[in-house]
Amino acid sequence: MLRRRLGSRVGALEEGAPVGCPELPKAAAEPERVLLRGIFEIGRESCDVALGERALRWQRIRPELPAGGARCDPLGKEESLDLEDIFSVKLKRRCSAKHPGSGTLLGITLFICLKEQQNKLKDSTLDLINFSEDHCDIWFRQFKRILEGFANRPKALKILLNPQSHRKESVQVYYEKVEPLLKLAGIKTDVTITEYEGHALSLLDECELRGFDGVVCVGGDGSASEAAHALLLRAQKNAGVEMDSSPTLTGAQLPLGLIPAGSTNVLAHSLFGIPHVVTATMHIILGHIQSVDVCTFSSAGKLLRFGFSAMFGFGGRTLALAEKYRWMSPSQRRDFAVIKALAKLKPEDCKISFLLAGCSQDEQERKAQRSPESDCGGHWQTIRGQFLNISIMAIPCLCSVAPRGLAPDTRLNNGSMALIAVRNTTRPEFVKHLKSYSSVKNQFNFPFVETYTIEEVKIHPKSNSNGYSPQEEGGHHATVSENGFPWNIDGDLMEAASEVHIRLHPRLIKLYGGSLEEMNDSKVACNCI
Ligand SMILES: Nc1ncnc2c1ncn2[C@@H]1O[C@H](COP(=O)(O)OP(=O)(O)OP(=O)(O)O)[C@@H](O)[C@H]1O
Repeated sequence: MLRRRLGSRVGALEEGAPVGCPELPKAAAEPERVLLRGIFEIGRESCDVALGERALRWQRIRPELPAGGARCDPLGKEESLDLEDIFSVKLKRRCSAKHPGSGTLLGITLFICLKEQQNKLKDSTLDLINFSEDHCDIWFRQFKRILEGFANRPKALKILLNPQSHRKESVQVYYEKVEPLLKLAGIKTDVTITEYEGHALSLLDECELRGFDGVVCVGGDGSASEAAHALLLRAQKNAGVEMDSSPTLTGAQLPLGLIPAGSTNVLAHSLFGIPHVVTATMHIILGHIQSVDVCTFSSAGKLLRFGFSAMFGFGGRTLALAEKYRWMSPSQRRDFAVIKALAKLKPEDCKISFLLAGCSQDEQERKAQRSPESDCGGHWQTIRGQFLNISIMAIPCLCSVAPRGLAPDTRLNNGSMALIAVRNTTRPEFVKHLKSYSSVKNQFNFPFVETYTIEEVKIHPKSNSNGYSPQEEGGHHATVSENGFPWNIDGDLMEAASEVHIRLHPRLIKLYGGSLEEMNDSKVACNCI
């Protein structure tokens, strides 16, 4: 991937010599075949340019020599651009008002992806100036051939746009920032603006997806999770999988792209390391695909939904409250709901049974000892008691208030989930624990917080008779009834009256996004408490 400053990664290019690959260890470095070689002006300097199979490399030419002729500047550094960072190529012509598109040829423009700080990607251009039509035509066709060779890159996308996300800016975000880049990359699009809650689900259930290479959803976590749920349901239906009985599920056929335009964007943040629209778009254009773990949430043997993370207790109640105050701005609503849920903080009496992931017997025993109420039965363990909050996360759940994630040790596809169980404590201690998410370490270093790495979990709340009151906490919401407990599944409010069974399905869905570099360790202030 190209850094903001081009090149400086390889030594001087010797004329006629094969170009070595600088990134591979010497033994493994195979000489790179040079496909084309020629002279272009780059950044107002005449350069000797070599197009290899993996990279474009160039070096400034010293213009005059006393003995005549020109040669590569021995002091000039070679610069390079990985071919996989090019996403479009066009012939560059002088603007002609009379005959647009047919002005004097100036050269070739490469549209490229630059990598900036903190996993951010940015689009940019590199001009190769040469006035010769024949010369440019040969290079232009070669670049086109190279671009056609990237098999993972999408050629047609189904776009789902939620006009209600966050402050209703997603339509503008898409047409101003995303669509121009997709067009430039030659990607065909078919856009549906969703008209009601659940529209994406019903659309993806029945629409023709042949001819598309991926589905892209522009919105927040609710929209992204709904699209993932819909694609996975469709895959099971197509494969004839019995959802309620089969533990082995089929992966979604098409990759899903996420353009973050919601209030929280935890999924996009976890995927790209940053909830940044152009970064998300560049990952889609370049065809960066990752397989990501997914959970199924079932109750009484019936699938509630597919999802990536969930909260029960404080997290569920806060969302139920936030839904009640939808007329407020997203940040006001979130802060207000947190404060109100804290004011009414109360524990849930629960039994939690879970299957530890790839844990040695020693570790299981150590964990069992730490929690006096646990009992170990094979790999299944059970803990009981009063819990203020229970989180289950298959992805790291990065967000502005938890820059390292609500589950910092979980990866997108490590085949396990984090179970974080917060037992009853005083309100000030609970707040201290919530605030610790904004720091970089010791988030879970509290005697009332237990963390487990698991594959499966059953959460069984005891009777609802004197605990949760739906009237107080958004009971008008269609999904929360008298006897249901509120769950926050990927930012969507769900109701479950009885035990919820959560099972991890490794790498069940493909999402557009690259692998992340080390996260920036800077402290971010928590703005909601
Ligand atoms: N036209 C629409 N009117 C009302 N609701 C819609 C419409 N289109 C989609 N939805 C629903 O809106 C819900 C929430 O949207 P989304 O997650 O995109 O935004 P958000 O709530 O602002 O962001 P976040 O979930 O990140 O906090 C989704 O579950 C989706 O089903």
